[in-house]
Amino acid sequence: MTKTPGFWAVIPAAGVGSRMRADRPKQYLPLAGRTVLEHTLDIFFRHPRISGVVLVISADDGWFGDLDIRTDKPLWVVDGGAERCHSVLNGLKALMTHADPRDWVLVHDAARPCLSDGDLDQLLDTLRDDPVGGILATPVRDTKKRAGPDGRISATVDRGAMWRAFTPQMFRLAALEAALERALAEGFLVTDEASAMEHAGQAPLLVEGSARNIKITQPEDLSLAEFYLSRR
Ligand SMILES: Nc1ccn([C@@H]2O[C@H](COP(=O)(O)OP(=O)(O)OP(=O)(O)O)[C@@H](O)[C@H]2O)c(=O)n1
Ligand SMILES: C[C@](O)(CO)[C@H](O)COP(=O)(O)O
Repeated sequence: MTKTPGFWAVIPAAGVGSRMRADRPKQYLPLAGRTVLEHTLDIFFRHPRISGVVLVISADDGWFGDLDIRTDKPLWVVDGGAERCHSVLNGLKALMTHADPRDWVLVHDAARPCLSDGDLDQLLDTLRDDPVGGILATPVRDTKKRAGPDGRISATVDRGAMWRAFTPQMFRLAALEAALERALAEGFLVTDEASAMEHAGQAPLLVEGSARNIKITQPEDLSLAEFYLSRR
């Protein structure tokens, strides 16, 4: 009998949030009565198709212990690394000791608390039989300009096939771990998991999701996230 694959979440939450210019890492900032991280974790703790969670936090994180984290799912907490890609690889390596290599892993930024259940289901349903995996994304809707060294427009970029990559990014666990390990070994500090799979010669699928799945990066993003969560 074919084993039903698990769907595991890896949540990179080991950043310092420098662009946020806050008094703490942005994943620990207050949002809609909780913290950013608690909202993001709850998405996966509550979702019936998610098997468990690997949370990646800074080795000198001084904030996680104060959170009210409750789940009946497996939750493993591991140390992050210098860059997001290193943190993700640490999470994947930890998951490899618990899950089947053929299981699916969904890597989702702690800084994206507005992911909807509908988008998560759309990703799971679209990719569950896909030979490669893929990512939530949304088409670019603004005209894109390339900046010259003088700060003036040097070109207008055709936006016809341009998409904004979001997370979760969903791939088979062993395949992603190997691709990310290889990309880093070859000096590619990839900014997302799809880049590592592309570097390995794969073509991940783009799964259209809501533009509300924002990454909290700059101060104004927090009030936008508050608005989106209030209208879930
Ligand atoms: N070494 C790192 C860097 C980032 N992240 C995580 O990756 C996600 C997306 O990264 P980003 O938005 O760049 O977060 P920061 O690196 O914290 O932000 P900044 O670049 O402004 O410092 C965040 O949830 C962040 O916590 C991580 O786990 N480990
Ligand atoms: C993974 C990601 O959120 C996809 O858009 C993005 O690449 C993260 O970039 P960051 O510079 O680490 O925020």
